[in-house]
Amino acid sequence: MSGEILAVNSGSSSLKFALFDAASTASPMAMQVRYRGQFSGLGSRVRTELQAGFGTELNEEQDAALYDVPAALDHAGALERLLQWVEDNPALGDIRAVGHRIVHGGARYREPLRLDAESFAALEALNELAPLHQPHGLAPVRSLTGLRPGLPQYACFDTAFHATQPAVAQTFPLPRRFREQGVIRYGFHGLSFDYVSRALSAERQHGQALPGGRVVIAHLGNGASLCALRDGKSVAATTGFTAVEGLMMGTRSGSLDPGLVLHLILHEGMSAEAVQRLLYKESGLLGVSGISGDMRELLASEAPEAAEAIALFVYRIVREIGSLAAALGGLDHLVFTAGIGERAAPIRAAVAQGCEWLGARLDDAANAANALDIAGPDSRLGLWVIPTDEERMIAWYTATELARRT
Ligand SMILES: Nc1ncnc2c1ncn2[C@@H]1O[C@H](COP(=O)(O)OP(=O)(O)O)[C@@H](O)[C@H]1O
Ligand SMILES: CC(=O)OP(=O)(O)O
Ligand SMILES: [Mg+2]
Repeated sequence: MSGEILAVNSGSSSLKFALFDAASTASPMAMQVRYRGQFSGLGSRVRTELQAGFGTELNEEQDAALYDVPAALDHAGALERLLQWVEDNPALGDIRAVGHRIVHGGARYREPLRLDAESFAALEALNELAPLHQPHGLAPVRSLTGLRPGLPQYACFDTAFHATQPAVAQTFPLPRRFREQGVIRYGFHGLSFDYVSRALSAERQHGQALPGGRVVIAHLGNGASLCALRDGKSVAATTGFTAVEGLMMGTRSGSLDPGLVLHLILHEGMSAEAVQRLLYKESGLLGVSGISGDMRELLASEAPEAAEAIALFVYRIVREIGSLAAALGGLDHLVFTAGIGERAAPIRAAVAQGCEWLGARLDDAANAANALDIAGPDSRLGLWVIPTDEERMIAWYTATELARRT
């Protein structure tokens, strides 16, 4: 199939995108990437970043034109700009279909899905379950539908990868009717875990890696979560019904005592909206440090509050790795991914130190270099840094669905 797949990864304040050759669908790893970039700071002060053009014939001026954007831009605006720019540059090829990362598929949607009015409305009804993500993921779908009604658009769900979890890992200890209504632990960052798990298995096939199929992947970005995998399939995750559960994140609290939430509402007089803002936007690294939710800034800071926030971030990760190792009955490999996991060597070092009881021994030089294999020769635990590629999974699922229908 000729043409390009545009993969759109809408985050809470960023839109990452990539163009892939629609013909190269043998496996996700075989998909040929043509262009990648990113808009960040959406909704406040937009920054843009060209990651790379791969074999495309654009000059600097053509590249720069994409990022000549107004300072205030939202997700839909960024996508409109992107679409216009692709169409202005024939060297990039024709877009055959657009694949979107949609964070929550709810009880109804797991598999990649061609979007239409009905499914769009059903997904919009889930906005409150992922208030930092779902509306931002859907806004570009709506604007594209208006601009290019004939262009096929697909949704790829963050929740899909976790469908393999056993019931015991998905169930809340609530009355049965809740489960029947779809109140379960869905789990998120699934496109990232899906990619990293495949990349790990490819590496282990041609390396001298330690054996064993019990893996924890630590996706540490603005949002952060852990996934426990057995033989490449998700068996448990730290995120739950929503992506506020689990680890401490950039601005999200992670797991709390539910009694505390009740206390805030019943005794502190906070409105539900104020609690939502507190838990999603004012907590985590930002709330504890009082400085920033951005790990780079905290690592660069000498304030004791920054160190305290980092220590709590690491402590929560180490405790949850212990919990997932228990669920797996042991641990063979620990993989770090996403912004912090891929680039923050001091955080990986602290987490690895907290996992010495599991046999972790870091190779300090490899860790400092963000190398792929960061386990020391005496490590009983495989330790890895694998850059995630959610866009690749979105493109592959989209191309596969498109090929099935044509
Ligand atoms: N070199 C680095 N050192 C430490 N942290 C980094 C580095 N580069 C990026 N990060 C952190 O990664 C996080 C963003 O990760 P990312 O995966 O891009 O998040 P998202 O996709 O959720 O927007 C931020 O906390 C940022 O500070
Ligand atoms: C679901 C989620 O937390 O996503 P992100 O890390 O992109 O914010
Ligand atoms: Mg992300």
